Amino acid sequence: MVKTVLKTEGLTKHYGGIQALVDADFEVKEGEHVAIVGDNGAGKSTFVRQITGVEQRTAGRIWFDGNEVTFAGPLDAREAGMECVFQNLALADDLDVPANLFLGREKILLNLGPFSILDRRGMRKATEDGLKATGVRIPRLDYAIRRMSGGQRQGVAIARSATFASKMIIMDEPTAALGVQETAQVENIIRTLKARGIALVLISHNLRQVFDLVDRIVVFRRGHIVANLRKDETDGNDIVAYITGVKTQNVAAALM
Ligand SMILES: Nc1ncnc2c1ncn2[C@@H]1O[C@H](COP(=O)(O)OP(=O)(O)OP(=O)(O)O)[C@@H](O)[C@H]1O
Repeated sequence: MVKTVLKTEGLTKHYGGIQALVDADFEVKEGEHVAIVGDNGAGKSTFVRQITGVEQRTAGRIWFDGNEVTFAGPLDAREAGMECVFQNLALADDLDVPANLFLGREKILLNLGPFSILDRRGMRKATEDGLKATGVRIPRLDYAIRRMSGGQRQGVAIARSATFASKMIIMDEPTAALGVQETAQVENIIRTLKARGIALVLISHNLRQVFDLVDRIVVFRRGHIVANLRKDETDGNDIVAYITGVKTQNVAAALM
């Protein structure tokens, strides 16, 4: 039986009187690629912030890799094997590519209390390997991030996640700001993750991309999960109907 890597039950988040996320039951199997789609304000990013520990939930339970979890923050989630690429990339502009890849988990050559010597060679080699494994092409590793294009920056952020994720990656709109070629590069990285058996939760407004890349599509509307469908049992019209709420269907039936 395929193991479940992420599961939520009754996940709920209120901001004051706003019910941004209501009673979300969600599951990702090992190696499975799942898309979350929905209109602006549907609750997609709120959902991601609760499972990665960026915020603390109002109610509900979360299991990751077999354990019930409450991550105190994204670092906690990272340590458990869950990486996240957020809409606003958390890269350090003044640092080069290896320093960004290892931000917060630098390889130490010699630890002298408050002073330590970084293993720059080791980090550079691991960076080269990480980029190669994910198919990300960055012309100069020693360039500061600020000198790179949007696509290259996104490549670094995704390569970082792909290098360290052992179980699952969450990508929130990874190609929203990218051109055609850069989007294709990110999509190729996603395919390498599939081949490596790493589970993915992809938030995207791009239905072409969703149908190209994932196994299953979960639709959020007004804070609720309104559909959960295998890609091969649905189509674009169906998904748009769920997103907009023009068509209603028994969600329980859709979950079968
Ligand atoms: N920190 C917050 N304080 C108050 N309301 C919030 C907060 N964050 C989100 N919301 C509200 O919660 C709802 C869900 O927002 P969320 O950002 O999760 O939607 P989304 O599906 O990710 O949308 P988008 O596609 O635009 O990113 C919206 O009504 C939003 O205004």
